[in-house]
Amino acid sequence: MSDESQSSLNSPSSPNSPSSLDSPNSPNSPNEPRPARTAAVIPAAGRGVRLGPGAPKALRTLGGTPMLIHAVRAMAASRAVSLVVVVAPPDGAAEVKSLLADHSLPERTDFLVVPGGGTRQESVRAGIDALPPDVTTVLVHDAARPLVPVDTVDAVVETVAAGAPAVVPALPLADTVKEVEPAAERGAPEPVVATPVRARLRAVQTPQGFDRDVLVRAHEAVDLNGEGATDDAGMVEQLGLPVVVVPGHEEAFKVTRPLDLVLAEAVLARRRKNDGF
Ligand SMILES: Nc1ccn([C@@H]2O[C@H](COP(=O)(O)OP(=O)(O)OP(=O)(O)O)[C@@H](O)[C@H]2O)c(=O)n1
Ligand SMILES: C[C@](O)(CO)[C@H](O)COP(=O)(O)O
Repeated sequence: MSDESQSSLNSPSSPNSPSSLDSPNSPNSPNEPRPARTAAVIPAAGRGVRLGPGAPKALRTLGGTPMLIHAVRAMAASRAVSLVVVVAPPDGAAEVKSLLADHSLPERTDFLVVPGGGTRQESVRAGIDALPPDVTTVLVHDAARPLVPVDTVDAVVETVAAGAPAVVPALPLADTVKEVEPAAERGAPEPVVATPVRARLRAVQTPQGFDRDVLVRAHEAVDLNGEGATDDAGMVEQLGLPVVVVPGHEEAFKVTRPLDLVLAEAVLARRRKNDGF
């Protein structure tokens, strides 16, 4: 990632300015323990094919505000998060940068925008590559989960701070799950292979929290193996390192299909009513 492809948004005179990204290192010498700094990487470079035709999903609105802005605010709402790295559609970094500039965001938080890649994994990797050296804890949060409550974010951060190398928020499942032999043809009957014990299953959300070095190693290993993973914690599991689950939240659901957008609008309207907007 070239310096030119990174855009920092806050003023260069800010104490936490990502202008420090251009400087070679953190103020600490290599032998000193690094102060913990938590950053959130938000992959937002997806098209949103399952949501149907329209703008890239992260730029579609929810209650009149782009989904991405909701997700950014959700991360910045945590006092622990001092930097948010937004991974924009490959040709949309300028648009995302001006979007962030046009919306009110906490002043104590730094923001960076970098262009993403062709897969979620590549986009997350672009965000990780943009992190300054003093970041020790990384949250990876889907732009497509705009309504995650701050308590969930804080629970993840606290569990990483307590020593867990990788933490995921998750919920028990309402449906029974079947493992099948996937049919080659869409809609064809699929033989059931197994029924996993539902009580042992969890539906995983974001933000997923990581010790920075562990996350970097996981992404490097996946590149080497050439194997895919649908989430970042899965890559840490491939390294043989422990991943723990903390309680997720039903409002942290992923906006994937059109009906999810209806639910998200309803949740937001309820929040605004409760807040007196
Ligand atoms: N090349 C990609 C693909 C996905 N994402 C991001 O990863 C998150 C989770 O992905 P998903 O919900 O699957 O989003 P899309 O890929 O946009 O959806 P679809 O698969 O329906 O196209 C989203 O915030 C999305 O923007 C990304 O940054 N870069
Ligand atoms: C990371 C994730 O949100 C955890 O549930 C999910 O795996 C993303 O999947 P997607 O198909 O990229 O939306």
